Amino acid sequence: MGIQKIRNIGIMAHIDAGKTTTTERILFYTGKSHRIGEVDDGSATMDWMEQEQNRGITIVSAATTCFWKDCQINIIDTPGHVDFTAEVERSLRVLDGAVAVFCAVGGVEPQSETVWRQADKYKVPRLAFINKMDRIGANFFEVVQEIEDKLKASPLPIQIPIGSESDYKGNIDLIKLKEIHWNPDDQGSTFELKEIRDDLKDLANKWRENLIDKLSAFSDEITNLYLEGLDIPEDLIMSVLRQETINQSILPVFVGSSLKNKGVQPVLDGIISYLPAPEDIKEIEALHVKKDETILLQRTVKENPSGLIFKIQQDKEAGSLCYVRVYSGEFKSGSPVMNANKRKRERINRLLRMHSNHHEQINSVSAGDIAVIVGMKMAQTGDTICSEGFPVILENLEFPEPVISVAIEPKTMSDQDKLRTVLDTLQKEDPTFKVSENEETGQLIISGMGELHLDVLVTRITDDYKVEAKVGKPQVSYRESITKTVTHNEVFNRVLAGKENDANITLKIEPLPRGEANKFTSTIPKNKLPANLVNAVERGVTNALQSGTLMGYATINVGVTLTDAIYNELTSSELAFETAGALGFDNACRKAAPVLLEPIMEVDIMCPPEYVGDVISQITQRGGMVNSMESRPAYELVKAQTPLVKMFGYTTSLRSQTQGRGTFSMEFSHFSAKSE
Ligand SMILES: Nc1nc2c(ncn2[C@@H]2O[C@H](COP(=O)(O)OP(=O)(O)OP(=O)(O)O)[C@@H](O)[C@H]2O)c(=O)[nH]1
Repeated sequence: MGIQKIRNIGIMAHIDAGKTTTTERILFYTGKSHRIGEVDDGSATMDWMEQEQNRGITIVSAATTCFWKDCQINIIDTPGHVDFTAEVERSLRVLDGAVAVFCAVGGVEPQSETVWRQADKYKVPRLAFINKMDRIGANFFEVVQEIEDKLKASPLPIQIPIGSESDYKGNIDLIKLKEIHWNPDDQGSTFELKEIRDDLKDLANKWRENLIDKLSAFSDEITNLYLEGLDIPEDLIMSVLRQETINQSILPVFVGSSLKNKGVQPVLDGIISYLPAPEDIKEIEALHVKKDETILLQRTVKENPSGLIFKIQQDKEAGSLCYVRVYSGEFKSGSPVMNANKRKRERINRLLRMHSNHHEQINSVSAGDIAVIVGMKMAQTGDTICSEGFPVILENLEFPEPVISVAIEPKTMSDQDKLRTVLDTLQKEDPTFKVSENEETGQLIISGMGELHLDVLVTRITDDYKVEAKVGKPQVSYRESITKTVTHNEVFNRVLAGKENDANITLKIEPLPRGEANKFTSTIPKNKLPANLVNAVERGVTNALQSGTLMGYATINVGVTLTDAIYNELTSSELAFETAGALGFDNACRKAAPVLLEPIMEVDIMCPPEYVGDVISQITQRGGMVNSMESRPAYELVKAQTPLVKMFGYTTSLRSQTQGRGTFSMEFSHFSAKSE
C-alpha cells in the first residue's frame, strides 16, 4: 500500500458523544466487522476490555486497521475522559488527522474543549461529525455556531441535515447538491442520491453559497468561476477543501446519526478526501543520539527505520504488544532493532496488524504506517526504535506529573512479588502512572492523574491480574518551593579514608515564576573552578531537589546559581563538591521561606439551572474559586479552580446535591502555596 493511501486518524469526542457507536459503524461499513456491536448491550468491538464494558466508557486506545475504497485507514481510538490525558496525548502525537464527534444536542461540552486544545497543541487537522441528529433537541446549526465561538475553529458544513429529531431523514450533500437517503433495511449500508426537494432548495442554496464563499478566500480559481457565474467543478472544491483542512484553516463539518445508521459513509469519504496522508505532514525533528546534534529526518525519504512506541499492552500469551508508528524506513519481522532511549538491542519477533477483533501477521511495516511489535522486552511508552547504525530519538511524548497517590499492599504476603510485577507492567504501559516506596514505612505508593485513573488501575490489578490488594485513602502529591532569594555559603571539610575532602561554595537560590522548570547555572569564570567540580555541585543540587526540606516532596520552580567557590588542588574532590551542593542547597532553602505547594484543579461542573446556587456554595466551601458561569442550551456550566485535596468524594456529594443530574470534569491546572 503506497503511503499516499494511508490515513492514521483518531476519533475524538467527549464521553457519550457517540465515538464508540460511530467507530462501530465505520468498522461495519468497511466490511471488517460482520455485525454492529451496540454499546448499550456491552458488545462493542472496540471496547474490548471487560472493565470498559462495565463502566461504559472507552479507556484503552487500540489501533485498528480498516479499508475504505482504495485506502487503508488506521484508527487510533482516543479516550474522552480527562483523567486519561496521557492516553489522549500519546494517540494525538502519532495521528495525522482526526474526526471530532459532537453531540447535536449537547454541542461543545467542556471536555470537547479540553481534547480540542490538545489536538491544537499537536496541530492535528480535523473533520467534525455532528452526531445524534435523531435525538430530541438536536440542532445542527447551533452546534456549528458553538464550534466557531467556543473552539475558535472555522467550521464549514459540507452536508446539512434534512429535518431533525424523529423527523431526521438524511442529508443534503452541498458539493454534489443532492439529497442522500440511507436504506433502513440493510443498516444503512446502501443509500440513494436524490434531487433536492423544492421546499429545501433555498436552504441548500444558502449553505452551498456559504461553502463557495468560504472556499473562494483560498482559491482565485473558485473566485473567478463564481464571479463569472460558471459551474465550479467538484474536484476543484474538493482539492481546495483538502488543502485548507490540512492547513487547519477550515474544519469540514459532516452530520448524521450513527445509531440510526445515517451519515457515516460520507465521513469515511471525508477521511480519505480531506485528511492528510502521512507524507502530507511536515518533517519531524529527531535527535541524532550518536553525534548529539539535532537533524531533520524526512518522514518518508530516509531509508533508515525509525518509529515511536506509543502504546504498550500486555497479552497473556504473547507478552508485550508494542504499538509503533513508523516515521521513516521499514521494520522487518525477525530482525534486530535498537531501542534508542534505553540504548539496548531488541528483536522484532513478529509484526502484527490489529483489526478490531482479530490480528494479522505481516512481514514488514513501512514509513507512515502503524503496527504491533511482539518480542520486545524493555520498551516503554514513548521510546524510539531505530536501526543500530543510525540511532535517533524522535520527539519524546510529554506527560504530566501525577497528582494523587494511594498506598497499596497485597492481602497476603505471598502476593507481594506478584503485585510488584503487575505494578511494573502497568507502569510500562502508562507513563502517568508511577510506583514508589515510602522510605519510612516501606509501603508501596501508586500515583496517577485522578481518582478515576487510580480506580481503573486498581480494578485492573485485582480483576485482570487477580492480585488481591488493599488500598489506602487517596492522598495528594504535594511539591515544595521557596519564596525568598537567598545567598548561602557552604563549607564542607571532612577526612574520609584518611584523605582530606574540602569544598567551599556560594549558592544563590531564587523563586522562579509558576510553571518554570528548575534551573542551575554557574557564574564562576571557567578558569577559576574546573568543570568537573561545577558538574559535581549541580549533581548535588539536583539530588537535593528531589526531596524538599519541609516534608520531603520534590522542590519545584527554583533557580540555583553557583556564584563563588574556593578550591584547593590537593584536597578538593568531586565528592566534597557534590556533598556541599546538596547540603548547601538544603540549608539555603531553609533560609528562603520554604512553602508547601498543592495541586489546584480546573473543575468544570455541569448542572441544571436550579442547582447552580448550591453548587457554587459547595465549591466555595471546598476552598474553590468560581471563575465563570455560562448558560448552555441544556444546562449551566460553572468553571472553578479548587485544591485537589478538597475534591475527594465530590462525585458523590454533587450527585446527591443535584439528584444525580450534575456532572463534573477535572484537570490539573497548577501548583500553588497551600492555604492552611
Ligand atoms: N439517539 C442517538 N443516540 C446515540 C447515537 N450515537 C450514539 N448514541 C448513544 O449515546 C450513548 C453513548 O454512545 P457511545 O458510542 O458509547 O459514546 P462514546 O463517545 O464512545 O462514549 P465513551 O465510550 O464513554 O467515551 C450510547 O447510549 C449510544 O447508544 C445517535 O446517533 N443517536
